[in-house]
Amino acid sequence: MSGQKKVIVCGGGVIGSSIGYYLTKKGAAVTLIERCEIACGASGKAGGFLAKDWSDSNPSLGKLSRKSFDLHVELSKTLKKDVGFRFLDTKSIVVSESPKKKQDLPDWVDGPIRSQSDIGSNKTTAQVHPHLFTHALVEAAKENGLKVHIGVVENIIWEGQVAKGVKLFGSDQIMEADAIVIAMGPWSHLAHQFLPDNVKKIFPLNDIIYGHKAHSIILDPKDKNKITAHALFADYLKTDPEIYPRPDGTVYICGKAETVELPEDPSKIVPKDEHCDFLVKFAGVVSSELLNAQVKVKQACYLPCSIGDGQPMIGAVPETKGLYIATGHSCWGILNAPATGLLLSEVIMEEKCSLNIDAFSPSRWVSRKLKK
Ligand SMILES: Cc1cc2nc3c(=O)[nH]c(=O)nc-3n(C[C@H](O)[C@H](O)[C@H](O)COP(=O)(O)OP(=O)(O)OC[C@H]3O[C@@H](n4cnc5c(N)ncnc54)[C@H](O)[C@@H]3O)c2cc1C
Repeated sequence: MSGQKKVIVCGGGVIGSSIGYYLTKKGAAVTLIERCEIACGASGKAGGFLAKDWSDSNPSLGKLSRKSFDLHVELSKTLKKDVGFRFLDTKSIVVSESPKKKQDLPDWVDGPIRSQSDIGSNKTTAQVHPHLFTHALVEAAKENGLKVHIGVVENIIWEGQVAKGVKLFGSDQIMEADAIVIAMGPWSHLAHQFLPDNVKKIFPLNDIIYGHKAHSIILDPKDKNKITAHALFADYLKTDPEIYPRPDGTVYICGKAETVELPEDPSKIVPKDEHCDFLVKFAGVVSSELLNAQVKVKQACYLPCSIGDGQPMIGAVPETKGLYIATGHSCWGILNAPATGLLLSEVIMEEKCSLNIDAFSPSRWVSRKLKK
């Protein structure tokens, strides 16, 4: 179709896939370039917990999260593939060595819990399966013409300050575009080298975005029917692991975060055994149903974080035309992906936005002194 806007989205995590999904719905011709495979990073290894109102203390983020939560509910009905969506009750628990007192907890949570409180209801907290969700977005977008290209973005081609295309490693061919989106999660800092020199000077992307490593395990309990739809946020031995039982009967547990160097190649990320073993032990302390569960997966991935206010970066790259970025969603990227995708697609296709996203503008870092 002539006159169709050509957009290249760099990065096939949940953010890039969501952007691709909404752009294709608005009629753009989108190519999604992914280095390894769709959802190979945090987007395939996250918990997938969704909270409608937990960010309300920050008005801008609160509005983004509420919108995104509602979009998740809508997508769970409209996407053709099952994305593991369900509403959950959510509790915080303090796990201790002290003897168990009777607590208002589901039967399977029978370990030494010193205290508990309700922190989310099955109206305001929910979950998706992040890997299934990201793939479902891509599959739906393919029906609207999305093309997925496996390759490594090496550079952006410029005419002055206007982004004109993308060059991939190992190819001389330039992929031309009317707009380009960087959605490379924690690897988005590498896009600093793609910027024109004058932009590099005022917008030090390489120092703004960084990765924070976290571990997770997936357990397969014998008696799946006993595990109810309760998410648990724990306080255990000065750590704060989280437990998310999934609709398929498996139980996802994450925690043990640390700031360590991010390998350039996502396939080179390896979990630390001691951190995964800690999560296995924690599961057995919290629940006798989880004590002898089969450990199906031990894994690690990196949260995409931003320095300063720690909020996402969504919008046009300063002093450029045709280049956009969406990253830095930290521990709420699965939740906030649909709204990020929808709103950025509005900016790119309609030059307007149904929610004010100025608070997430990349320009808030321009010429600022950066402190980690
Ligand atoms: C343990 C853990 C649990 C979490 N739990 C939750 C949760 O319960 N709820 C929630 O909302 N969020 C959660 N998150 C956060 C969420 O997972 C992230 O915010 C989100 O996945 C980030 O998505 P992304 O698309 O920005 O990045 P990523 O998923 O990292 O995707 C970036 C993609 O870019 C690709 N890429 C990199 N470089 C290039 C290149 N040069 N060319 C082409 N492609 C490239 C990578 O291969 C990767 O696929 C969790 C995170 C972790 C680590």
